[in-house]
Amino acid sequence: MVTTPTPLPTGPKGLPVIGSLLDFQYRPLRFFRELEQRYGRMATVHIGKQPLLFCFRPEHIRYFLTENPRNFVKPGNANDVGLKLFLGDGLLTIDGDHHRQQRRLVQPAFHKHRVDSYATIMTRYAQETIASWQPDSVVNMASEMQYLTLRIITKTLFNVDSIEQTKKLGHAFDVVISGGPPRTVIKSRIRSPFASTRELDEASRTIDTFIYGLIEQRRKTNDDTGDVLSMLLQAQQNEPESMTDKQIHDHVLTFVAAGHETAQNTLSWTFYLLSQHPHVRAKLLAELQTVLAGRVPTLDDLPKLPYLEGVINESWRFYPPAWRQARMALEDFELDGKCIPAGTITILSQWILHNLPDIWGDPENFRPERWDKQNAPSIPQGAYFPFGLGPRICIGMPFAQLETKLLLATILQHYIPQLKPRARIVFQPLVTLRPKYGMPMRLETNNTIISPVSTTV
Ligand code: HEM
Repeated sequence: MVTTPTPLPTGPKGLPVIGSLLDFQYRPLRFFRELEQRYGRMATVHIGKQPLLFCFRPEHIRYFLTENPRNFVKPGNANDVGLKLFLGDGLLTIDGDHHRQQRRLVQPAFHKHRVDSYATIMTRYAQETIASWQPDSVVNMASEMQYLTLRIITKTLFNVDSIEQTKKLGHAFDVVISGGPPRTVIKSRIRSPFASTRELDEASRTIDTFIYGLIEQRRKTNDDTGDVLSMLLQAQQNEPESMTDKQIHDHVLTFVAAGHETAQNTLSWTFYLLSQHPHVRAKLLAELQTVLAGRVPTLDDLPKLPYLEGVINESWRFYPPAWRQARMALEDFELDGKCIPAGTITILSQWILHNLPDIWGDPENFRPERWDKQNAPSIPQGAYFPFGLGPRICIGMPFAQLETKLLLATILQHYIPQLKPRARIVFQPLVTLRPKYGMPMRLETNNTIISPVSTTV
């Protein structure tokens, strides 16, 4: 069917030459919400000459991610933050047949039964973190959670546990991820999407050295530990052309980056939200007390902790770590009666969809009860997508769900982190939604549940 493309939906005019570049780049959270409030279902924004289509309804999310995913690819070099320049050809940034083939290959490493086997590592490392803390001291919860989640991901997926290396890596990721302002969807003449300082080069080198060292070491020992790295090396032996060292490097980098950055933000924001909502906190602590009574949580305990699950789901709704996704159309498509031309880049935003009043009623309230069994089914598909949806749904979702529950339950039984008075909590919407100045929190001892911290399992 040949349909003549219709004009894109209306939107703000923006400034001459640059259009809405400044709003998009420097105050995107407020800008996105203003767009939805002013233009309703859809809006078009211009960044320079590049039009960007914003789609704000759950049925739009379903259209792009679950019903027609093959017509949409990641925008590549024109990506909203140029992620490909950092991650190369990892699963997050490749498309089409290449993506399908690579996803099939690594999927077994993320099957539920395999992920479940990581539970004891997760709680053991959480206990070690707790043991390193002093009651009533102030810690930067964002850094603490970064270190903890990075240790967990490198141990579970690559069987590496070096405290020294993890610290260096954590710093390197910080530099690379927050080292500069997010670039725009316009094709930038700047090669890197991130700050191009000497510090950035050093950080990239640290990460590369770690990853290539990991590959080299495993090859030498020839151990098949059944982890992701073994799986990738095995695939290389079977299909050397499709699994080069560079391809393995990009997968490892993607898993480490995507696997800890999002989880650390989830934990930081959840601790923050709990510190701001004493009623929710009290209800959660009561559930932990009833079910665990100071014990280290296990897999079997998790189904008995529905309020914990509600708190985490609500935290992902309230402050989604992945707050926007972008897609580029391969062919013309029709949406809301409009024919939209191939090449159009669309922005889908969790930050908006998770906050629509007609869907959520009171989106501004942090209310884990909305995830109770009787309430949750009324949420339409597409309204909530912290992990994306469809064939490109986050491969690490079961991992992240398990890790978040176990770490929160373990930590909260010992400490109730309270926001430091006058702390500056400011959003930094980069690849993920980060707290710009960290998350300074005082470690209040949880006196309701007392059990000794054990660092052995
Ligand atoms: C709270 C934690 C997490 C959140 C909120 C999150 C969010 C997301 C989202 C929204 C996507 C889809 C992106 C898109 O389609 O444009 C995604 C994809 C992905 N995530 Fe996660 N993620 C989390 C944890 C993890 C973990 C723990 C890992 C690895 C261990 C991981 C690895 C990946 C990978 C490799 C993809 C690309 C999948 C594909 O395109 O086939 N993520 N994630």
